[in-house]
Amino acid sequence: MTAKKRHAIAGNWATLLLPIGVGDEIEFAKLSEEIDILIAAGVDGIYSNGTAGEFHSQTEAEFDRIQSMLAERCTEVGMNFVIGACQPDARITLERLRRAALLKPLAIQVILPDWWPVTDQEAIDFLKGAVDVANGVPLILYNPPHAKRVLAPEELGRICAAAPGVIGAKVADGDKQWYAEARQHLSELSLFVPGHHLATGIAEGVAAGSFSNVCCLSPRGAQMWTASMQEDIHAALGLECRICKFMETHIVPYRQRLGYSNAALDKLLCAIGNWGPVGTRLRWPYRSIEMSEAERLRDVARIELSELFG
Ligand SMILES: N[C@@H](CC=O)C(=O)O
Repeated sequence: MTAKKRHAIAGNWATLLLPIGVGDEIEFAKLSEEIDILIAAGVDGIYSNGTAGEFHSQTEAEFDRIQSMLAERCTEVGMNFVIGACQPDARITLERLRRAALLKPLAIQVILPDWWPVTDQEAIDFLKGAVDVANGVPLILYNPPHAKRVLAPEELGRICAAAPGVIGAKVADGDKQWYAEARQHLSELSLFVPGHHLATGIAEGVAAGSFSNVCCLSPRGAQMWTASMQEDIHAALGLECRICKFMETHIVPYRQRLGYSNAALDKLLCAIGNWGPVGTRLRWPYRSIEMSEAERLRDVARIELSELFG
């Protein structure tokens, strides 16, 4: 990955998780407290509206209120922030983008239109339109494994070559072959890999950082772990092995065996970490993992991943 990056964005990014009340409402006072805690944790940046931020379950008024709160707090203290203008409908995305750009985030993340899978040309047309509306704010394409169209590195590189305002991508990584293809086709983009693979992504010379599920578990711990990758990548890879084992053993079965969503898993991680007033509840109609499960796993996490809770 020797080519010059389009943008210097990098590091350990914490997602906003929505505190949801018993009546399915967003608890804005708790959200404000959560933002303060993340700022105090000293993460590299805070972002809104990935899957874990439940962008798919917000009215436009709620979207505006969440983004304004994030922008105001981060701007006050000089914390980097990224807004997710993600929405399956391309028109709603453009409207969210237009309003998000006014808040002057470091970047805005978008997904591809998501119901009928887009062709390459449709993806390019969409991204070019999004870049125009973003009015100079750079874009990050969020292309998770559950997207309707999941792009291989070569496809992603070709599509983003046509939209220079896209400066990064948030993707699931893969095997050695995936990393080789990423080095070949994506060297200009800042790539964000899943939190629990960040040390591998850095060791492979591919990842700029992560929009991180490890940060859901422990914002401070994930920040220290990320910093440690510059000092001792071997030790960081050792911790990554244990993080992956923890995820495989204690977290992923909630999705694979019991059918919970990824957002439910991220909120479980946050409740296990117990660092803020978030809880495990998701917005209707999605099912939430019981808080008692988080309570049961708190000691397990602190024993198996003690470095993250030091
Ligand atoms: N995929 C996640 C990563 C955070 O946990 C997201 O929703 O951004």
